[in-house]
Amino acid sequence: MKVSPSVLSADFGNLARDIQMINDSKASMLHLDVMDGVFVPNISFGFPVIKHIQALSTKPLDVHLMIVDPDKFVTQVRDCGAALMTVHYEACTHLNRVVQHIHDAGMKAGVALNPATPVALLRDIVACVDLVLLMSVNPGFGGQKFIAGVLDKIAELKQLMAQKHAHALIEVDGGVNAETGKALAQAGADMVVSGNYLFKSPDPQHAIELLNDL
Ligand SMILES: O=C(CO)[C@@H](O)[C@H](O)COP(=O)(O)O
Repeated sequence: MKVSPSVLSADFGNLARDIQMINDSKASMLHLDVMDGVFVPNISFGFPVIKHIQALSTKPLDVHLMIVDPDKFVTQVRDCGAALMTVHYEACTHLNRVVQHIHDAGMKAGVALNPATPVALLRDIVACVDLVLLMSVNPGFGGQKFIAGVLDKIAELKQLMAQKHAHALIEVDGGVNAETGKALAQAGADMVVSGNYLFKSPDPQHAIELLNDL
């Protein structure tokens, strides 16, 4: 299982220390949640902070935009050195165009679904993206309870991907710990985002390793 630790749960007063800890861990990517206070009821951090993190990180950046109109920011996300830019299905009027712009900018493209958004809506985009991010909490905050309905959504997504000959990675985000991570691994998730469980652990690198070994 690939692991993408969520910086939202890091200690912002000791960010360099926490990024170094992730550099020295078995994490595959570094997950960065950008929030606008409109699409989600919270505001996190923006591009200057991501640039600073990019300078410190040896892991590829997995940037998750929880904002309306993400198309406006493709160039800025690219200029932050992101490897993967994920936008919400619910936030894009012209999703196919946004995905094209992300690819034209040289990044991998991901599409995210909120817990109440059905997988079937991805029918005409799933073959065009590199990753599908299934939210297992309502986005906006770390430390929320895992919504187990995502397990059925993984099965539906796998079926849809087979029909469409799609090869996107399946990433799940929200409330992921050793127990929910195990259920996600059994359901067929390829990558998990984890925040509170990892950063509040007495040994975050070991916690990353536990998820990685699932
Ligand atoms: O996108 C989000 C929350 O909106 C997540 O990336 C969280 O940051 C994950 O944190 P935990 O639920 O694992 O604490």
